[in-house]
Amino acid sequence: MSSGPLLQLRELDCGYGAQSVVRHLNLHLNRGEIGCLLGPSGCGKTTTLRAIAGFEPVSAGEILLGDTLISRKGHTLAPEKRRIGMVFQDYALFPHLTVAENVAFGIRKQPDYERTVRDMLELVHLTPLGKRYPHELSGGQQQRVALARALAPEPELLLLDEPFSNLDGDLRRRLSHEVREILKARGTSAILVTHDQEEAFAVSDQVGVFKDGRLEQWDTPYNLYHEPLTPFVASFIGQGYFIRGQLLDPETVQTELGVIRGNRAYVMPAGSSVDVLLRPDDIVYAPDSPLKTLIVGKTFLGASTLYRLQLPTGNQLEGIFPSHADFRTGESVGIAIAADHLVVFPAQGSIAAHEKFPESGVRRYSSDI
Ligand SMILES: Nc1ncnc2c1ncn2[C@@H]1O[C@H](COP(=O)(O)OP(=O)(O)OP(=O)(O)O)[C@@H](O)[C@H]1O
Repeated sequence: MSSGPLLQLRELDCGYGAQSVVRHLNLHLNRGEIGCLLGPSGCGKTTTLRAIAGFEPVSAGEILLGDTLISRKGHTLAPEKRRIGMVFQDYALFPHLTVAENVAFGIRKQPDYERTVRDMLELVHLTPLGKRYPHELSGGQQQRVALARALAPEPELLLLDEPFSNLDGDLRRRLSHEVREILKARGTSAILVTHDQEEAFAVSDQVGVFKDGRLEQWDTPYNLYHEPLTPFVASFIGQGYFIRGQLLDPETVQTELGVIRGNRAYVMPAGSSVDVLLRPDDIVYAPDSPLKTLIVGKTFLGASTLYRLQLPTGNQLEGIFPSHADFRTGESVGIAIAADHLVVFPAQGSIAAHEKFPESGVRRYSSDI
C-alpha cells in the first residue's frame, strides 16, 4: 500500500445555499489513517463529511481523493463515483433484506460476491446471523452490518457519521475499539465525525477540532491534549484549570504556585501576563512539598482519585492521584507541579488575548466560579 495523502481538503468553503458553514478548511489524511472531526454541535462536522461524500457542493477550494479532483466550485463528482463508503448514525439498513443481502447490496454484480459477503460477515463477527433481518438484531449488531456493507465494495475512504451515538456506554466503547481494529487490519482510511472526545481518541490517528466552521487544530490526540495551539482547543480537549501567571523568560512562568518551567519556548515579551493551563495530571501528590492545598472535593475513579484542591488564595485546581493515596475532604496535602508541557496563552483581558471560551472542560480562575 502506498503512503502519502489520500484525502486533501484545500481552502474549502461549503454550506447551504448562501449560508457559509465551513470556511478555509485545510486538512489531509494519509492512506491507512483514521481521522476524526470533533467539535461542539453545529460547528460544521457533518457538513464537511457530506461535502467529502459528494452530497453537498463546495463554494470555494477543492477536495482531492488520491490524484482525483472530486469537488471544486461548479464541479461535484457524483457520490457513487467517488469510491467512498458511508456508515450513518441510524445504520440505514434495508429492512426487507437479510443481513447477508444487505452486505451484498453494493457488490451483487461482482462474480465472487458471495465469497466477499462471507468474508465481511466473518470480519465483523456476524457469520451466524447472515439470514436474520435487521429488526432481529441489536443496535451494535446492526452497526456491524452497516460497516460490513460499507466495506464490501472496498472503498478507498470510509466516512462514519456519529456511528456509535445510538449505542450506550460500554457497547459504544467496545465497538469503537473493534471498528478501529477492523479498519487498521484492512488498511482502510476513514474519517469519523463525533462530538465525543473519548471516542475520537480511541478510534483516530488524527483529530481535527472545529469551532464555528473553522478547523482550529488537526493533530494527534497526544498533541491536542499536551500541545493545544489555541485556548479553545486547550479548553475543549480534556480537563483542567487556567491560572494567571507572568512570563519570566520564554520557558518560565511565575504563578501563585511558584515558578513553573516547561519545555516549550514562548515568544511573548518577559513580563507578559499569561494564562497557564494546568491539567489534573500536571498536579502530583508530593507529601514533603511546602506547597499545601486544601482538599475541597473528591471523585473516586478506581485506579485514581480526582481531587478538587483549594490554594491559599482561594483559587481551585484539580489533581489526579493514584487511589492508594487516599485523603478526606478538609485535609491538607502537599502538591508539586509536573507541567513539562507548559501551555500558556496571552492572558484573557490582556491586549494580546483575542479568544473567548464558549464552553469548556477547562475552567479559569476557579474562585470566580
Ligand atoms: N440542510 C441544511 N440546510 C441549512 N442549514 C443546515 C443544514 N444542515 C445543517 N445546517 C446548518 O449548518 C450548521 C452546521 O451543521 P452541521 O450538521 O454540519 O454541524 P455538526 O457539527 O455536525 O453538528 P452536530 O454535532 O449537532 O451534528 C448548523 O448551523 C446547521 O444549522
